[in-house]
Amino acid sequence: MSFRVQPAPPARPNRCQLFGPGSRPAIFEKMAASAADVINLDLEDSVAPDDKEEARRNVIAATHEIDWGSKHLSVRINGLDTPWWYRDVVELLENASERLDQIMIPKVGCAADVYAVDALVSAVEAAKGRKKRISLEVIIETAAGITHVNQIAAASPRLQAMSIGAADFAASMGMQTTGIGGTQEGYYMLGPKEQRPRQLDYADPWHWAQAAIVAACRTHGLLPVDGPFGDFSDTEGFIAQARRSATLGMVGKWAIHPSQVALANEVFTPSAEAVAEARAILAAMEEAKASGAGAAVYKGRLVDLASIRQAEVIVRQAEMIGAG
Ligand SMILES: CC(=O)SCCNC(=O)CCNC(=O)[C@H](O)C(C)(C)COP(=O)(O)OP(=O)(O)OC[C@H]1O[C@@H](n2cnc3c(N)ncnc32)[C@H](O)[C@@H]1OP(=O)(O)O
Ligand SMILES: O=CC(=O)O
Ligand SMILES: [Mg+2]
Repeated sequence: MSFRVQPAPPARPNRCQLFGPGSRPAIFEKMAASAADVINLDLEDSVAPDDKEEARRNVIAATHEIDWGSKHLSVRINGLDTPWWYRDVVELLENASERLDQIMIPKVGCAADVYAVDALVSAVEAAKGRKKRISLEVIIETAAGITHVNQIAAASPRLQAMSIGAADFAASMGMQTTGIGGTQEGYYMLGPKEQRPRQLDYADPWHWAQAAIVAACRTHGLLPVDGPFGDFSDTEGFIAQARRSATLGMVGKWAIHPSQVALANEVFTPSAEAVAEARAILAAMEEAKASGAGAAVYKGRLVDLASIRQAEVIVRQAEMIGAG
């Protein structure tokens, strides 16, 4: 353990980030009425090049006209390798209402990408006298992004969250797949050569990058988030992917279709049983401490001071969401 205390991430629910193209304003009210904690209005890859400017105008209007309730309202700007991103930032911050909370930067490849957006955001905020300090979130979805993930996580005090973007990540890494997240048919282990029939087990090709993102986020006090799962007809596949992410330490997952919102909320809300178990472990440790012991037996297994920290993760999550 370092003498440096690990910073806490922002204390707000981030179980589901619902995306919608900025060029499709007809769904904005539906997004606002959804149960997602975070809304991502998109100016990037779900918007065709010819629609970029109109999408920007739609999104700005939506910050004024739609009641987003208590949702965290984020807009995904275009990547820094495009001609659109600077006007996305400038026009948003000059014209969007104070309801705008956050800007999402896609395809971040190095800390300087975040610095550049931070500098522009800071200048426009000051020039326009905006009261709310806009926060940033980034997508790790390139080989460069995952290589520099730790520096990116430390790049700006405005940063609150980091997502993995499975589609662009796969493309950038040269992965042989067109699937967006989830099980990939080519990524499997076989049982030993002698085994008949040989057992086939699918492995998770996103796992290593997710683990790197979780570690970078936890080091720097950000929220690690699992990105899109493209096959929205595969409910079981979505849940399995989300459960793996939650088990790894991620706090939420994107929804690219409204049917995925309830699934993400369910997986990333600690169950009543998990909260009860965590509280029971805390109680068992209180008893152990009162009798001078640092370790105890709970339901036939070891619990010690580290178990308190583990149980507190679940209780804190539940309390923040109002589920415990
Ligand atoms: C790789 C990446 O970058 S992912 C992030 C960027 N991608 C996106 O933002 C895409 C977001 N999703 C979408 O655009 C759409 O959901 C699509 C294109 C996938 C499917 O759209 P549709 O064909 O309209 O879906 P479908 O017919 O199943 O919609 C059912 C209902 O949900 C509504 N709906 C569709 N998408 C959304 C959404 N994102 N948010 C809220 N409501 C939505 C529809 O308007 C429809 O409403 P209705 O029942 O009142 O008519
Ligand atoms: O932007 C998201 C992705 O998967 O790519
Ligand atoms: Mg992408």
